Amino acid sequence: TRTSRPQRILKAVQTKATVGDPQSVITAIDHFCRHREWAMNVGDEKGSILDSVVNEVSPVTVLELGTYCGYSTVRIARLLPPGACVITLEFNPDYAAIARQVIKWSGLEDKVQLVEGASGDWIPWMKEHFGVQAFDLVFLDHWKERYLPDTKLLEECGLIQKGTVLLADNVICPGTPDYLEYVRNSPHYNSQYYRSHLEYTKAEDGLEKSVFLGY
Ligand SMILES: O=C(NCCCCc1cc2ccncc2s1)c1cc(-c2ccc(F)cc2)cc(O)c1O
Ligand SMILES: [Mg+2]
Repeated sequence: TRTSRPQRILKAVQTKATVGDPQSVITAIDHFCRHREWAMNVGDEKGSILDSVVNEVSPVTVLELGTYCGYSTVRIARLLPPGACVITLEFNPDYAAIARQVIKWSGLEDKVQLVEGASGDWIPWMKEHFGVQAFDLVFLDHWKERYLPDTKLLEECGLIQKGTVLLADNVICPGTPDYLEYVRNSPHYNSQYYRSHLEYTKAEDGLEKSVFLGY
């Protein structure tokens, strides 16, 4: 049977990228998705904005919702200092299997905890299971209609504290209107929009960065 798109992305990494070199993994995926087959990675343009936010926050604990093939996981993990880590949740077991191999190829497996399951099921267990107090940075890139309920769940579970930064992908395309309305109108968040483009295209998209101000 035909290979899947994630399998073809992994093959591009294994043929074009150097083991242990995260930047070459990022470059290989971007080249494949720009010149061969579009795929829903955050991409190079929005990825540079993600990089600048990671560098600005210099987080110790990161939560990523939506791993896909691990592209943004590698982008985040390559910027983390020793001792810092990213917990990334992926619902689709086929995506998770590919992401594990992409993350391994990049040599960043010690900085990444990939968890298979649904965000709504796992968030309530994060403290107990991973010993997380609160997240310094949350990258939202999963089901767009889960951004708002999962943000409220993170608040309820005490996983968001003063200074926690939420960075949301796709707030224009496919769009997350209820989430945007919430973070932009809440007195508990300071929100700003980073205008960009949908990965590998000319369509408008962007990232919304929201800093929690405390209760
Ligand atoms: O759906 C997208 N991304 C989520 C995939 C859902 C996977 C999940 C992960 C997970 C983990 C934990 N709990 C539950 C879930 S559900 C997505 C879609 C587009 C797009 C844009 C224009 C198009 F024409 C067509 C697609 C672009 C993007 O950058 C995306 O991120
Ligand atoms: Mg996305």
